[in-house]
Amino acid sequence: MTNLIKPVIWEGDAIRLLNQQKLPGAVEYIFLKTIEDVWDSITELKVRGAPAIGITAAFGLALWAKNSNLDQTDILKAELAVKAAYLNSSRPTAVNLSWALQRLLKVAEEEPTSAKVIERLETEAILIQQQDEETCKRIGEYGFSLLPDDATVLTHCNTGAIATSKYGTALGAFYIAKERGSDIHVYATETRPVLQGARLTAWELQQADIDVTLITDNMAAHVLRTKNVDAILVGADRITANGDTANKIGTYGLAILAKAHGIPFYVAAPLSTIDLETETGDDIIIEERNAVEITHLAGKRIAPEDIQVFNPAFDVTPHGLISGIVTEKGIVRGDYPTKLKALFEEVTV
Ligand SMILES: CSC[C@@H](O)[C@@H](O)C(=O)COP(=O)(O)O
Repeated sequence: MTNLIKPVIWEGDAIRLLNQQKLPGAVEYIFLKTIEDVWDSITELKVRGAPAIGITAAFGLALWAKNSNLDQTDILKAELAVKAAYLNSSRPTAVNLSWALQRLLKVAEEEPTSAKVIERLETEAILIQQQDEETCKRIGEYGFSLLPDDATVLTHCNTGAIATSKYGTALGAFYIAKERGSDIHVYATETRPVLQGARLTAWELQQADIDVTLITDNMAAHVLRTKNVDAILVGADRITANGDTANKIGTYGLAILAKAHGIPFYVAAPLSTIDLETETGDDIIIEERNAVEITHLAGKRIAPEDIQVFNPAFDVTPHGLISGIVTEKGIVRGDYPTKLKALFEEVTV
């Protein structure tokens, strides 16, 4: 797993960001120097994936504070809350974004001077990124433990190194499988409309020399029926207190298909994706994105002018369809309200 690419690199006076829009054609880093650069990059999916968005936003807030020249502590703290709200408005569904920003605001409150606040924001953002690496490694281990030897799995969207600090969540399990010499085979859905599966997962797994086969989204049922798939493993953008899970549009359909075929359906996500403040999936705000993502492919119009479009970026899988939630503290199965809450109270589950 040592060769995995890092999507977000803190340079002290800028964020070096892997531009995921350019993949797989080019591995290109851009430099974000202002808070507006950070907001735009998140909105335009130059960085995407719940943990990576949170990490980028945390560095974005730290960067803004560093450049702010505000030496009056109360003014700096008040302005930080405004800037955090601005960054938080870049995408609504992944809770890691508000989780990371809230964490920064909280530590800022503990510091007595502007200089200390600025310093603390930077160290906390670095810590969030470092902790996510450890977290993802553990999720990968637990995810791998669920798979039979030489497993055939199906995944959706991209939950890899580039969606996190480094190791990925669902894809982390596949990296561990490869590392342990297990002959894993992955079916990756293309993930319309913006093709995170075709552009990113296919590329990431190919780079890691993992046996990956790309399919279109509407081939999933046929693949599950005919290809001896052992499990479906996906990520999450927000898991509510009852276990309902928002993830990339199409995930809910896959969960229904998994049930119809008697195949386990697992969600892999860090605790930073679990939102105990939100009770059920009905309360999750689902981002709706620009119609162009559906009416156009690679910049070329494929649908008639003036067609009505509905473009939700995520859907909610009800907890009853989820066989297990894989976290850095272990695998949770059933009775999600009690067991998810316990994750935040105990050292292990
Ligand atoms: C470890 S990434 C988990 C999720 O964020 C991922 O599955 C997903 O849905 C990403 O959506 P995206 O719109 O590409 O940010």
